[in-house]
Amino acid sequence: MTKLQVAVDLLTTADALALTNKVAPYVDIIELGTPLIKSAGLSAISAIKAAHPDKEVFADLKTADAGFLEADLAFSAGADLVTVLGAAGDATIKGAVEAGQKHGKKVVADLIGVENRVERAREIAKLGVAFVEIHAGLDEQAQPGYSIQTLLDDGKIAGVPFSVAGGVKIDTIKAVRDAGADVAVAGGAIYSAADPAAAAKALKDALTK
Ligand SMILES: O=C([C@H](O)CO)[C@H](O)[C@H](O)COP(=O)(O)O
Repeated sequence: MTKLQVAVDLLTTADALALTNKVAPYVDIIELGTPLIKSAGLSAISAIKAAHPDKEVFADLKTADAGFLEADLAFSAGADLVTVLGAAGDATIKGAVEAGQKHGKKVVADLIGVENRVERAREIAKLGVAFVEIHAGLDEQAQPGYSIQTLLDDGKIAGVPFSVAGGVKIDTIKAVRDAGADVAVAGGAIYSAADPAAAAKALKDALTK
């Protein structure tokens, strides 16, 4: 079954906790977005894990270098999954994977900005990551003509475990599931909703019904 991941792209631990306390019952994975980690630091990871010990906590580090060191820091702070950039060198990805092995935790390779996502996804899948994230970031989503369909097509073709992030919404989440994604990531569709709990519940229901 496709898991639901909430991407918390807020800037303070207090705001993040206020959101996750509302939406946790409906999500499988809680992601601390890159801006949150940069703003609040590793202590935000520890705070979210302490508040939600039953959830998988995902630290969106988007590591570009020093793969072992950065992943080790986030796992030590309480993360269950961390991201490394798919555009990074293989040595960086392997370093993050080694840190995951040390802690018994998982690494996800984020394909944001990668031109040939299918080819790189297949290469990275051999490096020991749990899955790849087929991802169009906020800036790419803002470009005219952006469509999530390109992500779904690449995920289907790649034939490796994958998540999808890039403006997943209530009207697209079933297509994400039907494309075979292991995880659907929703940020703005939840944290910008007037009622985040209701939005998260609707997304979860759409995945399961
Ligand atoms: O990873 C993300 C982005 O790079 C900002 O940190 C987002 O969390 C990801 O794109 C999911 O958010 P939405 O696109 O708003 O669903």
